[in-house]
Amino acid sequence: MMRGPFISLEGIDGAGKSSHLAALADALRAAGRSVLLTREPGGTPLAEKLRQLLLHERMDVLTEVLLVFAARRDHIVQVIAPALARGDVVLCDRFTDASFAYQGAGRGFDREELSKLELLAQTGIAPEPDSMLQPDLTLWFDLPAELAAERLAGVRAPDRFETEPQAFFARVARGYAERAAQSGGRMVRIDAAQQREQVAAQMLAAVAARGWLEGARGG
Ligand SMILES: Nc1ncnc2c1ncn2[C@@H]1O[C@H](COP(=O)(O)OP(=O)(O)OP(=O)(O)O)[C@@H](O)[C@H]1O
Ligand SMILES: Cc1cn([C@H]2C[C@H](O)[C@@H](COP(=O)(O)O)O2)c(=O)[nH]c1=O
Repeated sequence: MMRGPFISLEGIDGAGKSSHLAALADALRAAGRSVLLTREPGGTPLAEKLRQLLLHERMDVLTEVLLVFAARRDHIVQVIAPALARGDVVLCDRFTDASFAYQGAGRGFDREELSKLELLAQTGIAPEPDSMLQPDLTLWFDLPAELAAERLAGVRAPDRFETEPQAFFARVARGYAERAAQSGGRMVRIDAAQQREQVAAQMLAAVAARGWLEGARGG
């Protein structure tokens, strides 16, 4: 069986990823595909425990980096790789681009060290142990930090990341832009400042362009 497509959604907090995930899953299911919806940090019992620590406990940046990649490794081994091997579409709310944007650009953690951890955590996985697992497509919801702050104001109690100042999110947004420029077309920019309907249309167009919304039943 052919490996399923791996799609991640990225962007600063409040960019609108979660608002559009369900519609994308519905569109893929309507095309006859099995869809696994998951998120990072999280997606397994162990990684969800690490998520709670990451979102609510104070820690230094190296500890944060190590926990993010530990959660990711468990998530890949337990959930993502088996789903892809079954031929499912994996829709993941954040993946490694978030580590480069938040820990790298946001907190100033060394990008070369992040690249080493990326290689370590994302290789050695059957059926292709020698290649590094990466999303096939990343939908990058690009929104200026001030607009994201306006959208999030009063919506929910902020977690440890969401209490960071706007300057932090401006750095994170630039980190995503840099990562996108180096992604060789894997990351597709979605103008998240537009109205919901237009954001959804951009997202579906990017997925349709890969042929993943064409009927999968009986194909
Ligand atoms: N295009 C849009 N226009 C206006 N408001 C929007 C738009 N998209 C989402 N919102 C609103 O912005 C807020 C943040 O959206 P959402 O929770 O989807 O962002 P997110 O990227 O998933 O954030 P986080 O990563 O922090 O969970 C929500 O209140 C949502 O209803
Ligand atoms: C994967 C990943 C996530 N983060 C941060 C980014 C967000 O602030 C939180 C997750 O919260 P969300 O409501 O699910 O968006 O975690 C990070 O800093 N590094 C990462 O690799």
